[in-house]
Amino acid sequence: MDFTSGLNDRQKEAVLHTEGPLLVLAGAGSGKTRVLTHRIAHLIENKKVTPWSILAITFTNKAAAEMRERVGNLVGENTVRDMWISTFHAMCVRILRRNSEKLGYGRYFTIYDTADQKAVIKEVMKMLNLNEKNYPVSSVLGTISSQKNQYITAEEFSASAGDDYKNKMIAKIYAHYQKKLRENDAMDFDDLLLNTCILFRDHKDVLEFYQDKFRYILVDEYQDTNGVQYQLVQLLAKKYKNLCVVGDDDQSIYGWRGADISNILDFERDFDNAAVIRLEQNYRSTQNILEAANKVVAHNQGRKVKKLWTENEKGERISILQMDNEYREADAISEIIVNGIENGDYDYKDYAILYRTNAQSRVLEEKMMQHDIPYRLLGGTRFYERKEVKDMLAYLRTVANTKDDISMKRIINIPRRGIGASSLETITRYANVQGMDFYEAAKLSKEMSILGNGPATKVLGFVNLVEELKEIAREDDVKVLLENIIEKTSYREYLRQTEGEDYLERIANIEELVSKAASYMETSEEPSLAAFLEDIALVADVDNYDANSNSIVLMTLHSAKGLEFPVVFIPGVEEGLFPSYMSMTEGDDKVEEERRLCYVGITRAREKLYMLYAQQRTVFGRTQGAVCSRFIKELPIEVTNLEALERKRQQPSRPTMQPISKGTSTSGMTRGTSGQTRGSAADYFAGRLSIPAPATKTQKDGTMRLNTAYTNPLSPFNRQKIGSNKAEAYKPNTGLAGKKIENLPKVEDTYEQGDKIKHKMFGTGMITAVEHTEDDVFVTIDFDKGMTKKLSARFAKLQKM
Ligand SMILES: Nc1ncnc2c1ncn2[C@@H]1O[C@H](COP(=O)(O)OP(=O)(O)OP(=O)(O)O)[C@@H](O)[C@H]1O
Ligand SMILES: [Mg+2]
Repeated sequence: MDFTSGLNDRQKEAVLHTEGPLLVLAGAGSGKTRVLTHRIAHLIENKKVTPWSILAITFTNKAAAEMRERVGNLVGENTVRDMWISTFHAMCVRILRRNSEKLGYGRYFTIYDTADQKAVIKEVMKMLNLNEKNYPVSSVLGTISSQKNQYITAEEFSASAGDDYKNKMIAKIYAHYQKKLRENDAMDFDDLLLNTCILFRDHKDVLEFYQDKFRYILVDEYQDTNGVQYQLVQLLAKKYKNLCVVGDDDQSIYGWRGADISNILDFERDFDNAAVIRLEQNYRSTQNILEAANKVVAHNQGRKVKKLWTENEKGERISILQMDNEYREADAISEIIVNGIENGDYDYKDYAILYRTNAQSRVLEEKMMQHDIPYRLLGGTRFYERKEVKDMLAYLRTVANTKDDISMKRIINIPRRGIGASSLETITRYANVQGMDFYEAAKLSKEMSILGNGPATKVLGFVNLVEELKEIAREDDVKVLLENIIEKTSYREYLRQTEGEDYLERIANIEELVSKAASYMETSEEPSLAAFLEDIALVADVDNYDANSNSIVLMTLHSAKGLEFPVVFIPGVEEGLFPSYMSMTEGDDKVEEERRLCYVGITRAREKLYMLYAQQRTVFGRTQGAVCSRFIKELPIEVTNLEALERKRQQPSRPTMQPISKGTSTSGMTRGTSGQTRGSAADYFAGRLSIPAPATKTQKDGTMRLNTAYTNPLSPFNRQKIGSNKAEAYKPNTGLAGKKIENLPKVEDTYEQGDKIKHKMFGTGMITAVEHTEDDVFVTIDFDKGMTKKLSARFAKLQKM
């Protein structure tokens, strides 16, 4: 079979070059990931390589699932089953599960997430008498993590710290932290990689086994590998050297997490006979979008200059929209989406809003709800980080591994069993002195008179519960176990008593976890409690992304790597936000990383791109003036809407109608999108016009009109319509500008507590509270699906039943 049809010559070359080291270095959307997929198919079908000897590494589980599916389509599902297509972390867990005993860990070691890590650090600092003020927990964790990512142990870190007192102390915390993890039979995320490296270093037979197994290794997004990941690849590929890595140095965006851009730049040095293939044709984006991306990233120094061109249409211009504040910004986005849907141009799932920080999502979410736009939010408080879900997981982990005292201590008093902090400390001390686990000591608390009679009875009550649950775990599956935990602890009742009004939502979350366990039991080949917990531990936020559901998606720019969408919005393109204030104070290479992030963002868009900035934004509760980001100013003016606006400015008497050349489709080759630059957006912003860009909308006939729904009310074009030339104080929930102000939906119905209502997205429910404001009514509703929401009657389009 020919797996190269439909590929260009360079791509074909990359697919066919199967023996020896190969680097595919190419810009965004040039088909790197596609090459990997076809290469795997070619290896199996034409080179008769057994699927068992192929290892493909992706950046997220989501990307792994996608690759699995694509390869499956090419070579059949059965074949793909034996292949390792996974993230670094998932690969390491798989290796460690079989070999952890060689490192002194149990087979069922627990994987700690950030919250667990913090709990351990806090315990260690307490023990060392260190103050959180001087040693903030997250910064200590950050330092430890970055050492681990560079393959530096606690002892090495201590040795390298020299006279630096603070680092010496952090090295000490690091050492105790590792000791504690070991005692708990737990590893954090970085340990998964680090310990696999150590396993390979100290157990040559194990390394050789995997070297022989993985004769063909492929790595996507190689530019974002860190030191330890680099080591792993080097070690595994050392024997056969059939290693294909693909990446783009312009998309290296995880420097802050230890990724090292030089890994990709040094590939030719690491493997002296390495072949290098460059792909230059972009298949994803319009010419305008590609031109914008190329020009922005060209401002970075010391990069490998790449040519990237496309045969795609010129496409629409990039819209730069200036808004008053973040609420208006979110309104503008909503408005554009609603228009696109109403005109039948796009589906909800075609839209993505990509922002710099998770904190930006709240306002966006609020507005999407108001405008009835179905959305999915990735990141933020993740499902598995919610309190109630973590409680349930802590129970499961306790049952799976009674050495894990972080989990055990989390739930020993949830729901309240009257076990006090001093009892816990006494047991801990006894356990330390006797060199036993916390749980073993707890079991003995009465027998050995560790505690008084009363407290000991309470602790034994808990021990009995754990033993009972362990018995169930032996006999039954995870779902049954989970249901038993919820029943036996009366956890629902506990939530009802302690969680106030959103307890229904929390119950819905634990029920969601039960459903997750049920579907796990159905789909997993070898279901077990340990494997279930492992699955969950490895789920990163992007992994809940389901491209099939018809809703828009909100996520950070970082998590959008590798993905593509017809329409992309990037809000908050302001100095201090994007590039971040931190990067601006830390120097040029940090700003360059932000610029690469901007390049990643722009190149996610296939057809349309909107970049927005606000003149005012509230950050950490403080409202500040904001200015347009340098990244917008670096755009070539002719690919943006600014050029047309500039022309409009010169004819202020006819501001509303202006012909604009719609993207002329070019047939045949349009090599090099560089074209002739008439100037950059920076010229535009350089003071010639102090009030920039009211938003515009290109109509079907190619003319452009001001879309008053999301223009800047301060703009001279719009003052009359708004009826005021002063900046109005922002009022929540009246955030629609322009014409929409007059047409705000009315609150016709009077709502009362106890009314039954229906909502388009959330279904039916009952009103539990009503709150009147000047121009709206807010109703709190318990929906029959289990969640509780407070909605604006004006916007939520509630239907009384
Ligand atoms: N030869 C080709 N013909 C048609 N479409 C292609 C070709 N190669 C790639 N594509 C399409 O172009 C888009 C981008 O491809 P892909 O995601 O593999 O690029 P990439 O280089 O991995 O991008 P990124 O750098 O963003 O990860 C995809 O929709 C892919 O299907
Ligand atoms: Mg890719």
